[in-house]
Parts: sequence; structure tokens; C-alpha cells
Amino acid sequence: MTTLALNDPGLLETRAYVNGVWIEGGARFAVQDPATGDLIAEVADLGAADTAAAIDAAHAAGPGWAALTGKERGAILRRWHDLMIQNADDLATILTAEMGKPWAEARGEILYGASFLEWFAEEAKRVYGETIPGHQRDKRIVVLKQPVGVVGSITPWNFPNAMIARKVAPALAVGCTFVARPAELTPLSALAMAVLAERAGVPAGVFNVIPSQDAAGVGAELCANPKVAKITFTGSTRVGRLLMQQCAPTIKKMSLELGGNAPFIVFDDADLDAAVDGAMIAKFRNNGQTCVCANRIYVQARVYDAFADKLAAKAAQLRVGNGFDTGVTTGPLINSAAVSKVEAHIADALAGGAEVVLGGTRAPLGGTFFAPTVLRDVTRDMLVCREETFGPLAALVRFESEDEVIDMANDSEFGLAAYFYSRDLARVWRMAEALESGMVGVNTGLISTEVAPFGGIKQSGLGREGSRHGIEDYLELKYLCLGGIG
Ligand SMILES: NC(=O)C1=CN([C@@H]2O[C@H](COP(=O)(O)OP(=O)(O)OC[C@H]3O[C@@H](n4cnc5c(N)ncnc54)[C@H](OP(=O)(O)O)[C@@H]3O)[C@@H](O)[C@H]2O)C=CC1
Ligand SMILES: O=C(O)[C@H](O)CS(=O)(=O)O
Repeated sequence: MTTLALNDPGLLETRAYVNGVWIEGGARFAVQDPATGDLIAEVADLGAADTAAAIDAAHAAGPGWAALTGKERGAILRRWHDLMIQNADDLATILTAEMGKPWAEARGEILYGASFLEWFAEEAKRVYGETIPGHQRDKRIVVLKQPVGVVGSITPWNFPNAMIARKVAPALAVGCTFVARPAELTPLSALAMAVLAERAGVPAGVFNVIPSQDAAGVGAELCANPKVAKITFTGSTRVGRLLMQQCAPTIKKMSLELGGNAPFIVFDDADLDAAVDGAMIAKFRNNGQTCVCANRIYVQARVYDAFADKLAAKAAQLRVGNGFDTGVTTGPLINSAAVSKVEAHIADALAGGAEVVLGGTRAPLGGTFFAPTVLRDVTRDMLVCREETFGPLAALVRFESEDEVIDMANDSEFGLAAYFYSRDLARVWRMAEALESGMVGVNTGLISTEVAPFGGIKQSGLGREGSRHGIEDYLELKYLCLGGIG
């Protein structure tokens, strides 16, 4: 049993939160520390019936919440933000315990999640409609923006705080209410967010959290229930596709942040050291377990060997270990399935002629710890270029020309993030316009921020989160045509 050192033990909540009530539930499920396998807590295990009750509560709470002014809702979101910041250390401890990322990185995620509450606390006051010049002399036209209503949310284990914050903040800002189902592996961060939401004054029924082992059953209820107006999902394209099918009968609005397979391109005119630093972030952040991680690294021939050597030298400095240990930069992978996927991609590449420059095996610590790995002489047909690895594997592909690398980079059903390094201004514009991706990092490997629209094209998803654009997905337009005026 892992005992967490918390300043406020009340943040380690194991009950579900429905309609402002903490519910023990009948069954419970174990939450374990991926670094040690130790039990952290036993959490209430709710199902479809409980989900329906939470949806009813959210539906009932909607009118009262929407009737507040944007400024009033924004003030409550701002208090929630302030409480997240004040309790960031404890929230980071809970996050590291259940997900494994190093504590400093976990605390960074808390600040990232809180930034969405801050951003949308302000945006709540700026949901502007419009007037349109009448099409007839006696007509006046007004466009209103109104909250869509009850929002169902399903989020992954890799950012158990920020992915919920990135959804609940715009939803509550405009007057929607929210039913969140966090990943089975990481429910504690979501429940701690609910503790702070209650303390911030979020009214009963406005924000509900359904911890559950029954992802499919809870998801099916959220998708089928006619009281749910919208589903917002972050996770794999496979599950996103299933949810779309389940939402079709009730024509729900959907926001989908799905899988990625980001190309990272280094031209021979790049600042090579800057490109290596960018690749380290884009590839190894969160141990490679982010949807925007560099999955394929393309390096122009003239600088290929130098880049490979420099990247391997930097990656060799990463320190793999328990996220609570000082100086650890790289925690465990989330589970054994994740380890197997990394190993499969490495084995396939080596069978095809790739070579190991660094790592290539599980870390000496055992368990789900894996050595940061750099492969060279990777080719476009290999699994690592076709599928998202979701682990610490940097696969280097050599290229000669700009046209060749554009063809390889765009040869994917995904289009979430892409990155390239070049100091040629004309090339920067050509590449930025040519890459089939929702987001492009130019001479940087870190693009995630609350101020910019996050999202993908092709099979990487629908809609955008964050920025002034992210609020539109939670609003409906209503057109008023006023006649008889003249
Ligand atoms: N675009 C983005 O921002 C992100 C994309 N991803 C992508 O997700 C994948 C890795 O994350 P991972 O969590 O494994 O993805 P999954 O799609 O397996 O899981 C995401 C969430 O969906 C839930 N879920 C699984 N099956 C169903 C179902 N049938 N009905 C309803 N909900 C379901 C999971 O529950 P449970 O875990 O309890 O089974 C989890 O809460 C990668 O492809 C990654 O790229 C991940 C994060 C961000
Ligand atoms: O789930 C993810 O991978 C996040 O979207 C990554 S990010 O927002 O931190 O880049």
C-alpha cells in the first residue's frame, strides 16, 4: 500500500461525486502505482445506472447554472483555478502516484490544467452574439449563442488532470453542465478536481465524476442518453470512432482529440543543437506518452549522422526511475501492454535493417520502466512509422529532398501535430502550408498552451480545445428574425 504524503489528505477522495453528493458505491476497484505496483486506493466503481443518475442531475442543474451571468460563472472558475494552484503540490503527488510521471512534470500538468480554468474564467464574459442587417425593411436579425446543455466527457490516463480541465473549463464557462468519466487507471486526479470544484462553489449537479471499470457501459450511457447534448473525448482513434457510432442515433455534438503520429523534420539548414533540444521535448515528454509526441523523426542526409549522435548523447542523460525520486526525468510506462508495443516497434525496425544507437531494451529497474531508445536507418514501411508508439522510442529516417519528406510526413491517416526545424524563411512557409496537420511546431518541440487552438485533422479528431476557438464547441447559435418592425 502506497501512503501519499499530502498536506491536505482530504484531496485523496475515493468516492464518486454525483449531484454534489460523495457516493461510496457498492463495488470498488483498485488504483495502483505503475512504478511499484503498490495499491494506492480502492475507488467507488459506478456503472451505467449511476451514470444515468448523474446525467439527470446535470440536466436538472443546467437552467440554474446557465442563468448566472458569464461573470458569475467566471468568478467560480477563477476560484477553482486558485484552489488548483494553492493545492498544486498535493495534486501533483496524487497524479504521480497513479500515472507515474515525474513529480515536477506532474506539477507542470496541474499548472497547465489550471491555465484552462483561468483562460475560460475570462472567456465566460465574452460570449458575444451578433446583429445582422435585415434582409427586408421590417426585419431585424439577431444571433444568440447559448450553451449546448449536458456534456459527457471521457478522458485518458496520460494527462489525468489537464485533459479534464481542457474540457470542463469552456463547458462550465458558457453554462453547460458536465459528467466526467476518467480513465480507470487514473481516477484520483479527477476526484481531487471535484473536491476543489465543490470548495470553489460549483453548484451541485454542475460537475459530476463517475469513476468506473466499465468504460464501455458508462460510455454507452453517455452516448445514448438523449439528455446528453455533447460528447467530448480524448483518446485513441479506435475508441473515438466507436463513440461516433454510438452518438449517431441521437445526433450529438462531438469534440474528438484522437491519436497522432507526428513527423519531426530536421533540414540541413537548421540549428542542429536547437533541433536536438526540440526533439528531446517532442519525443520524450511524458515518456513519449502524449498524442503530440514526435513519432517519426526525419533528418536530411547531410546532417543525419551528426543529429543521430547528438540526440543519442542527450537521451543518454535522461534518468529513468520512480517519479517521486529526485532527479528522475523519465517514469514508468503506464502498463505492460505499453511496454510490449514499444518492443514490437523496435523488433520490427531491427528486422527491417534499422540499428540501435541507444537503448532498445527494458530498463534495469524492470517492471514497466523502459530505456530511452534511438534507432537509425528506419524506413517508412516500418511499424514505428505507421503506428503511434506511445513510448520513449526515437526513430530516425534519412531524407534527401523537401518533396520527399513532405510525401513521407503526410503519408498517414493522422494529422494532429507536426514539427520541423529550418532557418530558411521561404522553406518555413512552404512546409507550414504543405504539412497535413492541425498543429505545426516551427523550430520548437513544445506547442501545447491554453491560448492556442489544440486539435487535429484527418483521423486525429474533430474540433479544437483551448484558445478563443475552444469555447465555440460548447455553444449553439440561435437565429432570431424579428418581423413587423418599421
Ligand atoms: N489527441 C489527444 O489529445 C490524445 C490522444 N490520445 C490517444 O489515445 C491513445 C492512448 O490513450 P488510451 O487511454 O490508451 O486511449 P483509449 O482510447 O483506449 O482510452 C481513452 C479513454 O476512453 C475510455 N474507453 C476505452 N474504451 C471505451 C469504450 N468502448 N467506450 C467508452 N470509453 C472507452 C478509456 O477508458 P479506460 O482507460 O478505463 O479503459 C479511457 O478513459 C493513443 O492513441 C493516444 O494517441 C491520448 C491522449 C490525448
Ligand atoms: O493527451 C495528450 O497527449 C495531450 O493533449 C498532450 S498536451 O496537451 O500536453 O500536449
